[in-house]
Amino acid sequence: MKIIDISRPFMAGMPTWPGDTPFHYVVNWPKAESGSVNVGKVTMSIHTGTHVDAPFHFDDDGRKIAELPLDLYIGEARVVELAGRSSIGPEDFSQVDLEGVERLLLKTLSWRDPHQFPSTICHLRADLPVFLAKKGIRLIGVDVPSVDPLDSKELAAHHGLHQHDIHILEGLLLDHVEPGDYELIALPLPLVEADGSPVRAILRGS
Ligand SMILES: N[C@@H](CC(=O)c1ccccc1NC=O)C(=O)O
Ligand SMILES: [Zn+2]
Ligand SMILES: [Zn+2]
Repeated sequence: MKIIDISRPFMAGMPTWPGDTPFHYVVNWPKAESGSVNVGKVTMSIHTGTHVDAPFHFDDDGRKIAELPLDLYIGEARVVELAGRSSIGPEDFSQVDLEGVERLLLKTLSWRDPHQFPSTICHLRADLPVFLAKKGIRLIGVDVPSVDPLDSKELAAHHGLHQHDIHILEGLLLDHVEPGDYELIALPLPLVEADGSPVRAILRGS
């Protein structure tokens, strides 16, 4: 079985939301000092690189990341390419088969330079969540930092997806992935109080 890594590398200088905590790793207690080991420390925003959102991210009463069922993040997933669009709604799926799909990963190719935070991205329109829910989708993954426009404060797509019990995986790297069916593994860390978690997202296929 081939493993395809669809995670963005965590490293100094990686793109983050404007004004948000930059990613920082430091060997906080070097071997020379501790006498036996290098001990690292990481500082970062939860919404950096490839990560999942918990409902608590946009709803004070929403569930935290460690409360979400793990089976959302492991299992069959379909990668669909919908590139060259500024937004995606139900009409964009007229030629797309979503039969039996629970995990849908959208390859929008709208985050062109991986070294910079994008200025605009392809977002999900407000009428998409109900359409996806009727198809049986439980997890949506995107290759951009958000399912909403970057300047959105209402977060219509985040709230709409949540209302329809569709969970959100953001910041995937799908440029090198052929559309089709795979097994997805993208497990969040058990961060008990958190609004989301970074994930190592992979696809397994033949
Ligand atoms: N909803 C976005 C995050 C987001 O909107 C955000 C993340 C960090 C700092 C500010 C943000 N939004 C500001 O308006 C996400 O889920 O990744
Ligand atoms: Zn997020
Ligand atoms: Zn989000």
